[in-house]
Amino acid sequence: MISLNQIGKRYNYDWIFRGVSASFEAGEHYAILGPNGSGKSTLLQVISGHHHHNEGTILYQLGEKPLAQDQFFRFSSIAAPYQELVEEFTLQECFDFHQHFKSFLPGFKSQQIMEIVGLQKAKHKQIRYFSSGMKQRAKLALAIFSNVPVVLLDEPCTNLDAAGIALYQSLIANYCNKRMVVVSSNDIQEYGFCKTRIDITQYK
Ligand SMILES: Nc1ncnc2c1ncn2[C@@H]1O[C@H](COP(=O)(O)OP(=O)(O)OP(=O)(O)O)[C@@H](O)[C@H]1O
Repeated sequence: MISLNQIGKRYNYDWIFRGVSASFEAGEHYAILGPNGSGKSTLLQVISGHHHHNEGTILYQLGEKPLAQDQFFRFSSIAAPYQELVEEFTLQECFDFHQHFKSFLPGFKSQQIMEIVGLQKAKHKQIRYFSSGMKQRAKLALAIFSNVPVVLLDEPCTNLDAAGIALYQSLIANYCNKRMVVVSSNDIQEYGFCKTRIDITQYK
């Protein structure tokens, strides 16, 4: 469970959002919504621990026990446009490297995941030669197939074609049912499955 209490974030003198209070519960799906530049990505990065907030508190809880903020990354995965894959790696090497830090969902091997996301033919291709949509499929695969209770997704259908968007929706339906998912988005195709929606423009 993640609890935000009166969270605020500013860059220099500009407050991006203030007074965000929300609870994110295990197994539930949440969307952070708002127009371009409104602070959706920033809030997701504050939740993930990649950015510090300037006021308020965030509490992470694992079952009944509090979880230290600097340990949250062990229990979450993220796919985001600003996240970079190691371009020199082949897809196989990328998946192998990832598993040094996070294992895949029980029973899943790299080969099977590559097939599910339609990248099996690119197994030995260096990431630098991937198209933008192929990179996005790889990022989604790494985030969604990581064996973690929290999946964070920032604009998850960036660069995906219609088949890629359908794939994303099937990955969510098949593999994220019982996990907490937080999606930062302004596209209904990305967040349609999220019951709880947070409008970031309320916190200006
Ligand atoms: N490192 C930074 N320094 C200063 N301002 C920043 C920085 N990063 C983001 N901002 C500003 O914070 C605001 C929110 O940006 P953010 O990327 O969170 O928006 P967003 O809602 O995700 O937008 P989009 O839909 O375009 O992705 C913007 O005004 C942006 O210019």
